[in-house]
Parts: sequence; C-alpha cells; structure tokens
Amino acid sequence: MTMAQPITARVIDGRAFAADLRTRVRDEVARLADSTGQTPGLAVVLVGEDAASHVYVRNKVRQTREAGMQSHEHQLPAETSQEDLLALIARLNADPSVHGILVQLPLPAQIDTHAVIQAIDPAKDVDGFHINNVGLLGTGQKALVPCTPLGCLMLLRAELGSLEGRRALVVGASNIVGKPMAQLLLAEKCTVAIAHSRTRDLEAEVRQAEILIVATGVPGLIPGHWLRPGAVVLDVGINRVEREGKEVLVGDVDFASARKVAGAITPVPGGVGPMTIACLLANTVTAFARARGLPEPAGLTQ
Ligand SMILES: Nc1nc(=O)c2c([nH]1)NC[C@@H]1CN(c3ccc(C(=O)N[C@@H](CCC(=O)O)C(=O)O)cc3)C=[N+]21
Repeated sequence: MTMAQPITARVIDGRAFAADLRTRVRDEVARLADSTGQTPGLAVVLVGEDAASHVYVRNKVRQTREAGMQSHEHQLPAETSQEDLLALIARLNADPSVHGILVQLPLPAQIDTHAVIQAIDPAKDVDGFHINNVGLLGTGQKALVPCTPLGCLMLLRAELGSLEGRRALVVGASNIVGKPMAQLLLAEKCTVAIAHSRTRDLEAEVRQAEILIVATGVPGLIPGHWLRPGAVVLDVGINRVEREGKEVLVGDVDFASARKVAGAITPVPGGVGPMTIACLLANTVTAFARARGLPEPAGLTQ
C-alpha cells in the first residue's frame, strides 16, 4: 500500500551560509590589508544594560575580530544624555580608523533615535538606516543596505537564482526590515506586496506568495496551511516564549506545520539571524573600500 508522501521543505542553513560569507569577508579583509596596510574598523555603541543586547553585541565583537577587523566597543550607561551620545558619534565620524558605526537599537526613552541615526556619517552607516542610504536604496543607487534584508536577499538568490517576476510578500512594514526588504525585492524585479497589522485578509495574501518574508515579532503568526505549496519562506522573527516550562526561541512562522508545505524555510534560531551579523561585517568591508575609492569587493553587497 502506498502512503501519501508528506512534502518536506528544505531547511535553509543560515548558520552555514553565514559562516561561508564570513570566510569571504575575512579573505577580502586580508586582501585589503595587503594592498592598503590598513584593516576595516567597526564601532558598536550600546546604551544601557539590556541582557539580550549584551549577548548580541558580544557575538558581533567576536566575529568582527575573527574576520581580521578592528572592533571598537562603546558601552554607555542607560541614563546617557542625547548630547553625550551625539558627541561620541561625532568622534567616531571623525576617527579614520572607524569605517562602520552601529548604534544598537532600541535606545532609552530620553534619546531621539532619528536624530542619532541622522548624526552618523552615511558613509559609515553600516546599518543602512540613515535617510541618505534609505533614499539611495529607494532610487536604485549604490547604498549601504540594512543587514537583515541584505542577508535575506543573499539566501533567496542562493535558493532561487533569479528572482525576476516572482510574487513576493513581506509581512511587516518596519524601517529596519520590511520596507528595505520590499525595496530590495523590487530592485530584483519581483512583484512585491507589503502586509501589516491592518491588512484585511492576511491568509489570502500569504497564499499568493512564492517568496514570503515575515518580520512582525508575533510568534507563530503564519500557520503552514496558509502557505502556497513550494513557497520559499524566510522567518525574521526571533521571539522568546515559554514552552513546557522552558524558554525557547520561535519565529513568526509556525515551523512544524510550515515545513510540510513550503519548498524551503529558514529555522529560528539558525536562519536569518546569523546572516544579519555576517552582513554587518560585509557592510563594514564595503564601507572601507568605498571610503578609499577601491574597487567594490564582489559578492558582499546587493
Ligand atoms: N542598530 C541595530 N542593528 C541591528 O542589526 C540590530 C539592533 N540594532 N538591535 C537588535 C537587533 C537584533 N539583531 C539580531 C541579529 C542577529 C541575531 C542572531 O544571530 N540570532 C541567532 C541566535 C539567537 C539566540 O540564540 O539568541 C539566530 O537567530 O540563530 C539576533 C538578533 C540585530 N539587531
């Protein structure tokens, strides 16, 4: 007797892909060090004591060093004034050994986040959050591209090759992920829709998508039976939830049911997250090369 064979999605190994990207970054750093006698430097600014942020920053620092780059860490107390933070950014902007600046978000309430982002030299804005970079991306020009969407694009290209003409849905319209992701997909000539918390029939939108990218912060928002069979699903959500008395990480997609319908899917953890950090390193190398008018390293950006 033959049984119906359940479809099982390929699980995209973000950790392995990120490790490969970091190797390419390291090779590029070595090549640049040979030709210029200098290594790229990344400054990370952390305001306050958020435990998860500390872990995340520690990983960034370690991976920056492993790639052969300089890491400059600046930890400021939670009560830091906007004036003091802006003064630090002005120093980092002027420091020729710093090629990339990342100010960890979210910032404490007394600080105007927009003003801080706008104070970063756009050429050192390795998060791609400055309005200059947002505008360059939106008009199809060479920009520094936000790390999470850039990582997603690399995974999609590896999975699908050309994205041209494909129907993509981005769920979540944040400035950090959703909006820049949609711009990147549009630049790849996808047909792009953006869904958000006021979207009327999310299930119907999801059902159409050959490429689905979910970045909402709502654990398990998308169940498998909503998916178009064979869809490529990238889950950007990283949610800490309690399951059977233990704290575990889950995404915005219900992985157990989605993997029976999708063609390929990223897990959480081990999917998009590691790509974000690898792309931060890649952006720092790109910023370094551009600052010195050197040819753009291949395969590290858009
Ligand atoms: N200016 C700024 N830029 C950022 O890019 C930025 C930020 N602020 N604030 C915080 C968020 C969060 N974020 C993550 C990156 C990688 C993982 C990551 O590597 N996660 C692993 C491990 C997760 C774990 O075990 O905790 C994974 O998904 O497999 C997670 C979270 C970047 N952020």
